[in-house]
Amino acid sequence: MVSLAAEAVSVIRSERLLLDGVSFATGDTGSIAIIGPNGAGKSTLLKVLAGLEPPTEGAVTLDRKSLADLPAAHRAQAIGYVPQHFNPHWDIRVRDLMRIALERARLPNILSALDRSLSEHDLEAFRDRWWSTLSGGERSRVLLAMVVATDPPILLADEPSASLDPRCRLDLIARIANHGQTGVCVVVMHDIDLAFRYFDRIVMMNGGRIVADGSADSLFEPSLLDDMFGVRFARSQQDDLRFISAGWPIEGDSDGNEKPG
Ligand SMILES: Nc1ncnc2c1ncn2[C@@H]1O[C@H](COP(=O)(O)OP(=O)(O)OP(=O)(O)O)[C@@H](O)[C@H]1O
Repeated sequence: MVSLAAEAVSVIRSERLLLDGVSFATGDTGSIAIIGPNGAGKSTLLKVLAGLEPPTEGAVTLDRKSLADLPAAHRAQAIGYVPQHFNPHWDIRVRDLMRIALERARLPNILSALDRSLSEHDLEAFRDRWWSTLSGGERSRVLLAMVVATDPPILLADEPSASLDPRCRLDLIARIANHGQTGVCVVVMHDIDLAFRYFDRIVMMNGGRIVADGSADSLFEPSLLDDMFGVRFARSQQDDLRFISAGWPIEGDSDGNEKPG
């Protein structure tokens, strides 16, 4: 079991403060959704946790060892990262893309791991397809299959369901959240409904900071979430299932007082 932590991390790029003293730690297991408005710093935090963006201040540790000092293969085995966008510079077949990812993590039995992952994700038909010929949703599914093929204890995913139809979105998010039973998953997402339905823990970000971090149950109530997005969410709960959907924008006057809808 491994755990990942950011300790007082700040990121400055082009004189802009993207992350402002963020501290965050996973446990050994658990599903974590990072939510927040556009530009809040969610993707930046995920890239910092993946070791792809060096922090300007603070540190990222994997099992209390500095991530920056770990060999690349060790990092690739421990942390799987599903990017928001992936554009290879030249066209490549799905099987070759997955093979490269598996080789990078230096896993044995690459071909059987590749076939097992394609089969588990119902993607056998895409094995020999060229990346350029896949739809947006198919690319998202292949990217996830590629990353989990290495069986990383920590799975980081940046808006993995953005281009998926409703059925594929449910399948993919449930599959990722399920990773939190045996390992850790940290997912940046705008699907607030799925975040509260499938994830144990919600991290809310705004303005480069974590403004709330707690169980999905504890953050389901209105004040913080509605104020952060400027949206009145409609909520209901059936047994242990939480349903939430964006209702209508909160219209305020120039002093920020809400007008009755
Ligand atoms: N290299 C950079 N230089 C300057 N500003 C940057 C750089 N990278 C990101 N930003 C800015 O930092 C802020 C945070 O970006 P980030 O992608 O982390 O936000 P996000 O919460 O993931 O947003 P979204 O929900 O829109 O994807 C944004 O305002 C973005 O424009």
